[in-house]
Amino acid sequence: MAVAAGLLSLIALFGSVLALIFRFIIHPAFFSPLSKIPAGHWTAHFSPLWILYIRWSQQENATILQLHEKYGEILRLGPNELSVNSYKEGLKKIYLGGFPKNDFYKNRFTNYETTNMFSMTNSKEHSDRKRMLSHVYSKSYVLTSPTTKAATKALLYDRLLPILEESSRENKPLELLELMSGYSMDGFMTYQFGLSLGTNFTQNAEERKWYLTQFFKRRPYLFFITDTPRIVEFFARFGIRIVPKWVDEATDDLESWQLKICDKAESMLSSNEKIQDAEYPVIYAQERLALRKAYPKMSVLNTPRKSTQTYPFRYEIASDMYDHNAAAHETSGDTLTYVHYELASRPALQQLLREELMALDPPLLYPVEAGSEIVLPDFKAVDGLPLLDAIVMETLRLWVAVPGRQPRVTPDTGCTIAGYDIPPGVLIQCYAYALHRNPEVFPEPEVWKPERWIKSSPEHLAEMKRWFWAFGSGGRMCIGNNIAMHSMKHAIAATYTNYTSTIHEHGDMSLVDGFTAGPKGNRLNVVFHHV
Ligand code: HEM
Repeated sequence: MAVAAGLLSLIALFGSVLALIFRFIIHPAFFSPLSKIPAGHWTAHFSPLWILYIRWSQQENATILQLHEKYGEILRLGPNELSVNSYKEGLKKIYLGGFPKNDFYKNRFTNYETTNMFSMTNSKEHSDRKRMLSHVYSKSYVLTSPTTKAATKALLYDRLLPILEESSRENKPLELLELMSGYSMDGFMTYQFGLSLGTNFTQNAEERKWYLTQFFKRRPYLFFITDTPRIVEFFARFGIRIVPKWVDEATDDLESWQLKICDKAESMLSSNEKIQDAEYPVIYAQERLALRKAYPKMSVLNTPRKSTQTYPFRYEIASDMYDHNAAAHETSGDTLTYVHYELASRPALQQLLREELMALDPPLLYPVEAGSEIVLPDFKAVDGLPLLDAIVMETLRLWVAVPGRQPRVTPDTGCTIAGYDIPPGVLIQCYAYALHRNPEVFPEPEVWKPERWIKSSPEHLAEMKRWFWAFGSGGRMCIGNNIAMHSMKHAIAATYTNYTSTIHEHGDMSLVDGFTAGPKGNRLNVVFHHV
């Protein structure tokens, strides 16, 4: 009897092992509808380890590009994960088709334990929030807002240009990655919170360094936070920290810093005193008003931090505000750094750009004669300058600030991509890094050629614009692209109207292989010379 029971247990155990092998190896490798799709690595048919390794070792974007070049427009990256490198099969179907985001965003971009517009995965929750904010981010609003006008004048004439002038006078190189990140933070935060509550990182080097150090020192641990949160939690139960305590402390410091600014904006708006245009916290005020209108009972929406919710929606708004200015300084700071890197070695192109800029009415000349008023050219005229636009577009193409994957999930109905039937719930994504390097759309893709945005035929230009993905596309496209373009174009315009630039020295300028990316070497030293 005992022998028979033992035998039965053995058979049951054997059966379970076989079932597990079938479920986790044989089925995904041979019977899953994804099994016919070319795999990035042979183990990808049944294991996610290869793609996790590639991601952890920061080779993902470059590897995906090479594999698409070898295998075509669709790749299997893991048992339940795909990459697509195509406008028609990828950007159009996945992003314009509105496939929802996955937990990648929640794990990485949730602040104050409270979801925000960027990290929301629920489509209805997201579109409600987006509707509240899109008006103040529209191009017409940004370019006609009195706050933008006052802030742009102060940013250029009181902050950035005096620093360039000093560099020119003393022949002193400026480290631009940090300075441009600071300027980009100010460019956005002075719109978000007004001139005095927004940052002044351009001039205040100490606060800038503190913020950027806290922000970027967490980078080596982002992989674990984003891609292996369950493993992090599992080890934490046994007191083993994969992500060191100082990473959480840095996040807490940044959150407290941001919350203080939100609290000040809240006091300003609730005091009911008249606020000058330059001081108006445009984005904060808009979200505050819209949430109060949408939820008149002023209930807490999604924050678990109810006990310190001292005024309505304190953490819901702070979570968005934090996310938006973090999105601004890193992406625009990296892009401006690469613009200077490319221009500084091309004096003839600087000259052409200056000729274009001098035709503005009035040009952004500096210094301004004592006693005379600063008049800015029409923002739309700056926005419409063809060479300036081409320089920014080409920099965003080659040195794309968000080169990494933008993961989505296939819908409940499933879908057909590149001729393959894909079931629901599959992780699927495109990479701007790979899309921007398609030689059929962007000939000589590794060469920085702004003229491609000016001299291409109308049909070719339309095709390039379809494949250009620096700001993403569809319902989750970047909401800040207009303010980012305004701020970047004005920095370049004011600089090259008055100065020429030459490179003093730099570190490795190749792109970090990550979701967001700047230069690996982390420094670009440039000298400016007054024209
Ligand atoms: C050069 C500057 C910028 C670049 C290259 C950039 C790029 C992007 C990209 C590629 C996405 C899509 C990400 C994804 O779906 O995974 C995105 C989304 C987003 N960006 Fe930007 N961004 C820039 C500036 C800004 C600024 C200034 C803001 C400030 C508001 C901002 C706020 C956002 C937000 C909130 C989203 C999420 C939109 C949503 O989910 O509906 N970005 N950005």
